[in-house]
Amino acid sequence: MSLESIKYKRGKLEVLDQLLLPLQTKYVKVEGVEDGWKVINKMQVRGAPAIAIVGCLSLAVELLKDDIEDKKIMRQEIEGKLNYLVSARPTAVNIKLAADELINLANTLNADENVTPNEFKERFVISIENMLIKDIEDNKAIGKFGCEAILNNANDGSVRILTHCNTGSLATAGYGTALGVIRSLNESKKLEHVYCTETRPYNQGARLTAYELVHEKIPATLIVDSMVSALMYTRNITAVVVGADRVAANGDTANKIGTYQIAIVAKHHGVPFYVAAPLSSIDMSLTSGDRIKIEERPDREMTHIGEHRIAAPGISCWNPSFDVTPTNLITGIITEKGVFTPNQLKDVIPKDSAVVPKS
Ligand SMILES: CSC[C@@H](O)[C@@H](O)C(=O)COP(=O)(O)O
Repeated sequence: MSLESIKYKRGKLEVLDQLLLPLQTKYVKVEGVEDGWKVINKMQVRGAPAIAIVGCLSLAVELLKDDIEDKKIMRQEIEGKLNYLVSARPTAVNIKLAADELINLANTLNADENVTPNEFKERFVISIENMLIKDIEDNKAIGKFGCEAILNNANDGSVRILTHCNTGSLATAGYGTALGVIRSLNESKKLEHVYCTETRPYNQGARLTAYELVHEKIPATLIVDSMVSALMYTRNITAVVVGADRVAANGDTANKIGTYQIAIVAKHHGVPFYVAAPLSSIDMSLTSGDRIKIEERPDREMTHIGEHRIAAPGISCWNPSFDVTPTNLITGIITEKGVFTPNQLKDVIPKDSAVVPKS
């Protein structure tokens, strides 16, 4: 059975504390929006799709507890709380797009005189709950399209894939995006091997992706981030597949720090470089990646591993959590609607790309 990072039953939300993995498996209760903001900000839950889903579900939990009888007040509360949740981490766009759609929905339900306060709440909460199902469906489609694209371009029958950060069940509602593609390749028996980077400084690769790969019995090897060039030189890598936190309209892609340098190395070695992401990671309001806000995290994530200091006391640090891979280094963007070149995005992002399923 695949790992479950988000446990939700009407009004009850728990997230797997990813700070403790792989050594401890402990779920944290999320009782409302304040808890939702904290688990996202502290990175107990992380990964662009999971951040959006947990943030919105924390609002659903809170609404189900409230006994607000006035639709106008409910609408106001919803807007304020969603904007607050978006502020927990700035780079991933999924939560922002989900919040915008939910605010639109709240406006519509508020304006419709035939909708009672109870119906307002019920329809609003159901929309949020459906995000869990939609995310898994989208990820399975991403897995299938990515698997086909990689196999179509592979010269031999089996493939060797490099991935970065964690994009699996832990970063989504389930199955994963880039890791979903790897899962799908493995299911098709065409995956010879996957290599995952450690992903310093937060070690999502060593702690989380490695954990998922071992759990799923997928043939895998962990490498340190600085081994990527040597790996490409010696191991005949078929393709790189990574996730995304925000893709600009021209295809520039913000993803975990280190992604950009992997894309450069891939270009040098002629290895196709794919971004696997749902349409809800694509921000058509930004013409290029220059305007993507890059989160900077505390020095402690670099200077310490757990409680143990590894860096010289007194040294100053720079800790951007993401970088932007320019569009010209990207072979294809694997979405739930198919695989597109960056310059096809503007024709692809449809009116039906709802992050939040229609109520
Ligand atoms: C499907 S997850 C895609 C991205 O969110 C992932 O690659 C990533 O960069 C996660 O960063 P994180 O800082 O762990 O939230």
